[in-house]
Amino acid sequence: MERQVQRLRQAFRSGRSRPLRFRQQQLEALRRMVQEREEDILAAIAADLSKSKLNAYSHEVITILGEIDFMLANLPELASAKPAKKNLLTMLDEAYLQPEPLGVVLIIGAWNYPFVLIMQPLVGAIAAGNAAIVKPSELSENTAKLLAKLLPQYLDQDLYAVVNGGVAETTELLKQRFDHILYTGNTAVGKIVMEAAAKHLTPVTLELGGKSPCYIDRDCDLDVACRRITWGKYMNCGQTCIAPDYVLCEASLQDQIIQKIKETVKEFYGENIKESPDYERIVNLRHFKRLQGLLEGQKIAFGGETDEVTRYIAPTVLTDVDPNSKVMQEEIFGPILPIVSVKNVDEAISFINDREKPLALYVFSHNNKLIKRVIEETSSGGVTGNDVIMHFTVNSLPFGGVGASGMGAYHGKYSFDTFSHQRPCLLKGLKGESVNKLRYPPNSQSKLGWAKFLLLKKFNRAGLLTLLVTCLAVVAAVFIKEYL
Ligand SMILES: NC(=O)c1ccc[n+]([C@@H]2O[C@H](COP(=O)([O-])OP(=O)(O)OC[C@H]3O[C@@H](n4cnc5c(N)ncnc54)[C@H](O)[C@@H]3O)[C@@H](O)[C@H]2O)c1
Ligand SMILES: CCCCCCCCCCCCCCCC=O
Repeated sequence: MERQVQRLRQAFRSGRSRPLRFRQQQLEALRRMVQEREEDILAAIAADLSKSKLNAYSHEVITILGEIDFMLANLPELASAKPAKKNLLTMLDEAYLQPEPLGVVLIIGAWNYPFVLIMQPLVGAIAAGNAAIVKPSELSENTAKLLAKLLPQYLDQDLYAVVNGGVAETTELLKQRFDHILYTGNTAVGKIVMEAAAKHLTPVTLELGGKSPCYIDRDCDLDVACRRITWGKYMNCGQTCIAPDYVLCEASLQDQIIQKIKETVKEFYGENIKESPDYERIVNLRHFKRLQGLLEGQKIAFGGETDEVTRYIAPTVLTDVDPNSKVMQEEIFGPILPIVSVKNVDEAISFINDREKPLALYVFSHNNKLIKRVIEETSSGGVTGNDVIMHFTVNSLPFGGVGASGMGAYHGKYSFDTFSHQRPCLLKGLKGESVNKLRYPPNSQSKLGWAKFLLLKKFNRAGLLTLLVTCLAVVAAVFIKEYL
């Protein structure tokens, strides 16, 4: 492991990953990989998550092609130096922010969207000019193996590497020194990653999970709300980090919501859900049993059927759920939707604020003011109003958590920034010592007066004009003294 990181570091130090043309070539190669090996990619995702190839494409491949296209279209602008505002002391100098790559970065992915969660950060890391090691989840082993086979065929092998394995391999990997780690997965392991990173003072982006609430207001089109919630909750069999975890609503809405979700489930997956190509399975037996445990003692409004052999759990809704029950204590990450009744929006807001900050928050209402109020009075990684999941798809919005749901963010420009250091640069000439004398010892009351004027003074319009004239006079004086 140590040698592998060393090899990447050497390649990074050679400077090869920095030129824009090189980054573009690597991103183009990545796009070629996705296009040429589409069938293999879809087959691997399908095998890992019992997913149809159509869904594998729309849940994962589309996102990556979009992300690569975005980076290729915007790379010159993203990587360019951005001029910075100057003060009166530096007005003749050049001040700018120069994005620079961080070095060798580590990307650890989770199993539930095994292609996206490795590839999307990798696109950002390459675009920003880094070397990268990716560590796919061992739980999605088909995608993990395929990535280990394909990436070296398309990317520069000295700069980009895949490490496969489980806890032992990841633990070993985390002993190495990286310049950034982006980890996606559960909160407990997030803490392990952060602790390991701290030993090297390595910054981290932690893409974690949590219980994302979904408040449905009385003033709402319930048909539309329930259709959208059904889509986002049961997609990938509920194994989506930003799936609506539970519904909060007034008790009087509960029966209608149950009925409408039930009808939508039938509309989406047919009479025999097990036969539907659009309904996935639970990733492994451990998670299957965990989810079965969450059903115990609950009032099942519909669904609840399970089959251990195929790890099938039906789309399920629970009613009158006690906020203290187990299903409300941990992220569900499966096709189980508890409905918890609250008296009104105030109680919904308190309910959300009494818990850890979630990764996503959803509010459904005709009343925009109510939506804005819920946003204003709560906190979450991201928000979608009157829909679910969709903020993930907007790559001009940063994607990430807050508090217990994570730190840092990525997607689009934010991926580029996550894997870059915005280096502040101030370039001065070697002339102008007459002004610089103001800051050299010995200090004096008059020098301090000038320093206050140049660095602290705020100007109104008239003041600005006076200042402009003064500045011109100073510049002229300096010019005459230094250059003539
Ligand atoms: N915020 C996001 O973008 C996002 C996306 C997907 C999943 N998630 C969250 O991830 C969780 C589900 O993922 P998971 O954790 O089950 O995935 P997982 O089991 O695939 O683990 C994630 C990664 O951590 C590694 N890992 C596991 N144990 C480790 C250890 N002891 N030390 C070091 N590394 C270790 C795994 O090898 C894997 O690469 C949910 O909470 C979900 O909400 C978040
Ligand atoms: C024709 C259908 C287009 C559908 C576009 C919607 C895509 C949603 C992708 C959702 C991916 C969510 C990944 C979340 C990562 C966390 O688990």
